[in-house]
Amino acid sequence: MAQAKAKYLTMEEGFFATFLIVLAFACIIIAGKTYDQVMGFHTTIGALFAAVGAFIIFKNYFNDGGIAIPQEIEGKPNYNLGPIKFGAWAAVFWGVAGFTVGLIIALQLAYPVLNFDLPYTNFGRLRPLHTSAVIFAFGGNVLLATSFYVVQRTSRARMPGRIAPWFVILGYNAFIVIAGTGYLFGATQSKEYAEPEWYADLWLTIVWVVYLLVFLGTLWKRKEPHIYVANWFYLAFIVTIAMLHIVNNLTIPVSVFGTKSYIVWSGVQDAMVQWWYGHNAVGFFLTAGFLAIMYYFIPKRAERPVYSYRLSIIHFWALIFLYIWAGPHHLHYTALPQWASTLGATFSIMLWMPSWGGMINGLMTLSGAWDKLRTDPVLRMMVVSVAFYGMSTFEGPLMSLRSVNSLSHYTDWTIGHVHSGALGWVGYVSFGALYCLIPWLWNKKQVYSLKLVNWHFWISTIGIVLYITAMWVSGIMQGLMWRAYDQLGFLEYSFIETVEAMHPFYVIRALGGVLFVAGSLIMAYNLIMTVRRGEAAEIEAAPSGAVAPAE
Ligand code: HEM
Ligand code: HEM
Ligand SMILES: [Cu+2]
Repeated sequence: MAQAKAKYLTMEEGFFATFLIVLAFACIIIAGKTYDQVMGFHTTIGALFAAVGAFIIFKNYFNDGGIAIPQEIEGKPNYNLGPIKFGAWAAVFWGVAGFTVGLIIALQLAYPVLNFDLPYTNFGRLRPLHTSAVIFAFGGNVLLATSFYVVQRTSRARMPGRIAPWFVILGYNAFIVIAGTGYLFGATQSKEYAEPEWYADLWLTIVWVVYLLVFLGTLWKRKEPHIYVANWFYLAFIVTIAMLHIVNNLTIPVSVFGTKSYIVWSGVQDAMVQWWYGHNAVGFFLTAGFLAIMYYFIPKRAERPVYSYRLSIIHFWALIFLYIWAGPHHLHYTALPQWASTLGATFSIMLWMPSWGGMINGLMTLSGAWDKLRTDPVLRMMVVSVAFYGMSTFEGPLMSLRSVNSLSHYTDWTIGHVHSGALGWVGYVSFGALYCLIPWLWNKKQVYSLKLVNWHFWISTIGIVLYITAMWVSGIMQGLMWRAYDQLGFLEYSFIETVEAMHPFYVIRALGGVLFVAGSLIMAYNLIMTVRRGEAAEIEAAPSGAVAPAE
C-alpha cells in the first residue's frame, strides 16, 4: 500500500529518470535519421530500454516513493539482493548460450558446411559472439553478482542507492545484447575482445562508472573496519578494466548516425595498445576478479580461514604490478621493437610467482579440511579450478618465451592454453560460486542435489581434458608441420595438409564441448530446482560478516 508519498523525486531518481529520458529521445532521433540498418536497430532497442527504465522509476516512485529503505532490520544489515539474483541467473543463461555457441564454432572448424553459407552464421561472426558471451556475458555477470554480494557481506552494509545497482546490472546486460546482436549483423571494430562499436563502448563506460561508485559507496558505508582482501581484487578489476576499456576504444565515429568508427591509434602503436588491453583483460577480468571469488567462496565453503592473509596481500600487489607490463608477449616477431618483446617476456616469467602465490593460498586454505573434497563436490570444483589456474599460469610464462612462441603462436596450442584457463579456472570457480550463491540468496540449506553437482563435475572435467589435450596435440603438430623443410629446402607440407591433419582433433575438441555444455545444462536444472524445491534453511543460510580475522 502506498502510504506517505514524497513530494519530490530523490536526487538519484531524478538523475536517472532524466538521463534515461534524454537517452530515449537521442535514440529516437538517431533511429529516424540513420542510414545504417544496424544503427537503426540498436537505437530502437536503446530507446525502448531507456523508456522502460524511466517508466519503472516513475512507477516505483508512485507506488512507494518516500518510504526510506531501512539500512538494518532487527540489528542485521538489510542487504540488497535483487540485483544479485538477476545477475546470477543472467550468468547461468549466458553461460549455457556462450558454451553452446563455442560448441557450434568448434563443429564448424571440423565440418565447414555448418557455416550454412549465411553471413549471420559464419565462423567470423560467431567467434566473437562466443568470446564475448563467455567472457563478458557469463563471466561479467558472475563478477557483478558476486562482487555485489561479497562487498555487502564483508562490509556489513547495504549497497548505496535504490536505482544505481539495478542500473549497473540491467545496463550491463543491455550492453551485452547490443554487442552480441551487433556481431551477428556485422557491426564490429575488429579488435579482439573489444569488438563492440563506439556507441556500445560509450554506454559501457557510463555503466562501469556507476558500478565503481556503487562498489566504493558500499566500502565507504562499511561497519567492518577492515577491507577484506576479496574487495581489493574486485576493486583492481573494476578500476583497471575502466582504464583499459577507455584507452583501447578511443575511436572517432564516422558519423553519429552510423556504426562505423576509426581508432585514433595507428600502426604498431595500435597493436601495442590492443594487446596491452587484451593481455590485461586476462589479468584483471579473467584473473583478478575471479581471484576475488576464490578468496571469498573457498574459505566460506571450506569453513577455514584463508591460509595466509599476508601472502594474499603480497601476491595482490605483485600481480597487479607485473601483469600490466606483459602485453608485448602477444606481439613477438612483429614490427614491435625487440626490447619491448623481451620486456613482455621477462614480466611474464616473473608473473609465475604471484600467480602461484594465489594458487598456493587457495589450495592450502583447505589444510585441515582435505576430507571435504571427498564429500563436497562444490568445493572439489573450486579446488580443481585453482589447480587449472596454476596450470595455465605455468603454461603462459612458458609460451611467452620467444623460442617457444615461435612454435605455439598462430596454432591451436594457444587455443588450448586459453581454454585451460577459461573452462578450468574461470568456468569452475564460477560454477562453484553459483552453487554457493543461489542457495544463499533464496535461503536454502544446500543445492537441490549434490549428486547432480558430482555428475556436472565429472562430465565437464572429461570435457575439459578432451578439449585441451586435443589442442596440445593439434597445436604442436600444426606448428611442427609448418616449419618442416625437406632436404632441398622446400616446405615439407602444404597448408591444406596441416588442416587435414587437424581434423580428428577438432572432432575430439567438439566432443569435449558437448560434455561441457551438457554439464552446464545439469547445473542450470539443479539451480532451478534449488529455488523451486530446495529445503529451506532454518536459520539464515548465508554466512555473515567478515571472512578471516585480519592479522
Ligand atoms: C563448451 C565450451 C567451449 C567450446 C566448445 C569452445 C570453443 C571455442 C572455439 C572453437 C574457439 C575458436 C578457436 C579458433 O579460432 O581456432 C574458441 C575461442 C575462444 N574461446 Fe571458447 N569454447 C568454450 C568455452 C569457453 C569459455 C568458458 C571461455 C571463457 C571463459 C572461452 C573463451 C574463448 C576465448 C578467449 C577464445 C579466443 C581464443 C584466441 O583467440 O586465442 N571459451 N572457443
Ligand atoms: C602468468 C600468467 C599467464 C601468462 C604469462 C600468459 C601468457 C600467454 C601467452 C604468451 C599467450 C600467447 C600469445 C600469442 O602467442 O599470441 C597467451 C594467450 C592467451 N592467454 Fe595467457 N597467460 C597467462 C595466464 C592466462 C590465464 C589464467 C588465462 C585465462 C583465464 C589466459 C588467457 C589467454 C588468452 C585468452 C590468450 C589468447 C589471446 C589471443 O586472442 O591471442 N592466460 N597467454
Ligand atoms: Cu597475455
